[in-house]
Amino acid sequence: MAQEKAHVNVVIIGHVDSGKSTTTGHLVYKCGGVDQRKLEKFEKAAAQMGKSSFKFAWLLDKLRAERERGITIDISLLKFNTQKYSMTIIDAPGHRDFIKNMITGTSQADVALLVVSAAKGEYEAGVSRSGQTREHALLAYTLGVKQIIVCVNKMDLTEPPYSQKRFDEVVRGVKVFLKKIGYDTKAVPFVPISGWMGENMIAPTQKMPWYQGWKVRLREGAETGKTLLEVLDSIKPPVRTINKPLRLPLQDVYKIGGVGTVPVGKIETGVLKPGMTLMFSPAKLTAEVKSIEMHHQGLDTALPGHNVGFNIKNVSVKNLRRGDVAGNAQHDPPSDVRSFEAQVIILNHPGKIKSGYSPVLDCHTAHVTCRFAELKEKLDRRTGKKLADNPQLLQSGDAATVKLVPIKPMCVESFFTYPPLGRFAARDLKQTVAVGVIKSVEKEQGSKASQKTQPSK
Ligand SMILES: Nc1nc2c(ncn2[C@@H]2O[C@H](COP(=O)(O)OP(=O)(O)OP(=O)(O)O)[C@@H](O)[C@H]2O)c(=O)[nH]1
Repeated sequence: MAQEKAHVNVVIIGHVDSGKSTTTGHLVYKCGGVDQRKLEKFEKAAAQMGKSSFKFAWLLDKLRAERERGITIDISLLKFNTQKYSMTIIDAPGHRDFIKNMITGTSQADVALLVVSAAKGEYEAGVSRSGQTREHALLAYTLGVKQIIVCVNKMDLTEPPYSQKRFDEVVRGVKVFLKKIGYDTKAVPFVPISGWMGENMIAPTQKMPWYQGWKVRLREGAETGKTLLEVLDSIKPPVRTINKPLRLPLQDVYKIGGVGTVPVGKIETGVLKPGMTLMFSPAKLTAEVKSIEMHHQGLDTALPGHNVGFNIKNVSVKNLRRGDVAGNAQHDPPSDVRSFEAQVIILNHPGKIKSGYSPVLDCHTAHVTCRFAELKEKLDRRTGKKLADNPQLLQSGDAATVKLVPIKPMCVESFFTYPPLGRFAARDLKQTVAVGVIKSVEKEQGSKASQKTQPSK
């Protein structure tokens, strides 16, 4: 049997209308796991609705809707294969969803695919102050997605079509801001494509002969001359966190007749097996795993990235909830935290933030109000260098180190030890006011232990 391909999650980012759906629709269509019958059905329906000209974007919207309707967690519809990898697309329909998706739920992205339109006026709008290109790239970087590929799309709409001059101009502009954000632009591939015409996506382009020698001319920029598919195939394989202790944030907890309590969630690190004793935090409960299921099939071993349901003994569904974290009771079990220190970037806040400010944090599957207990340092947003101690105020655009205190028990980890449990979005006024990564945690257990050493009255 052929060896199973390594699995990679790709997040698609870019300004509105840059061609994200068209480009990814094309990849799924040509290299996807979607079966032929389903594709034919969609094509027929699209033609009947007079939307065949929007085929790829339309296809992706339909697939997304199908996925959202699904009751089991099944994202297989948004998959495609390169020679080496099986890729799942994490597609971000709206700006707000993007930030949330990046932080919670389905979102451990290994690679970001930034789609930039080269069409006249569109590139300029996308990278302007109000455009989303910079902010998406900054968020991807802040949240730990260090591999990025830039697609310069709509090359058929440049003047003249497929213009190298325009491509070079876009590449130079994008490089400047990717560098400022922190990306190593020498390692960032830039690929000219037309997602709509299918140019340079799967097969080498005839329309842009200059692209073959492009690397030599610009002296910088990796992996050029390759099609988008080849570039995706040549990414560095993601490091899987299989050797770390288990962390499984719960999405939901069900009570199933004849079976019992079934928590459901995605394994972020480590391995889950039947017979293991789990510790749940902050519930502070232990329980043995009886069986594990994924896509309605029993599993002997569940690995990072797997979305599983598992049956546990002797725990009532009332005692567990979304946001709790399961770990191995014998191997660095999870525990709730008394406080934690994080580096935050304030994105949108109309006024000034002082200590005491208490937004809701979305961290893995948990939503808990946390107090900015102490503003410790103001930082340079790009370099991370300290600018001042104990700032009085923070406002949009500022970066800072902050001590946060959850108002009810919560389990988080430092980004360094368990990345998916160490980043968050802070929400207030119905928008994302800040994003952050956790530098260190003060565990509840630790502080209890130290309390014991104090003299009691
Ligand atoms: N000519 C041309 N048009 C394109 C190309 N790629 C996308 N388009 C068109 O640009 C428009 C926007 O494309 P979408 O794929 O929906 O863009 P998107 O980035 O997914 O848009 P949002 O989901 O709204 O952010 C559609 O009308 C597409 O047909 C391209 O390579 N060439």
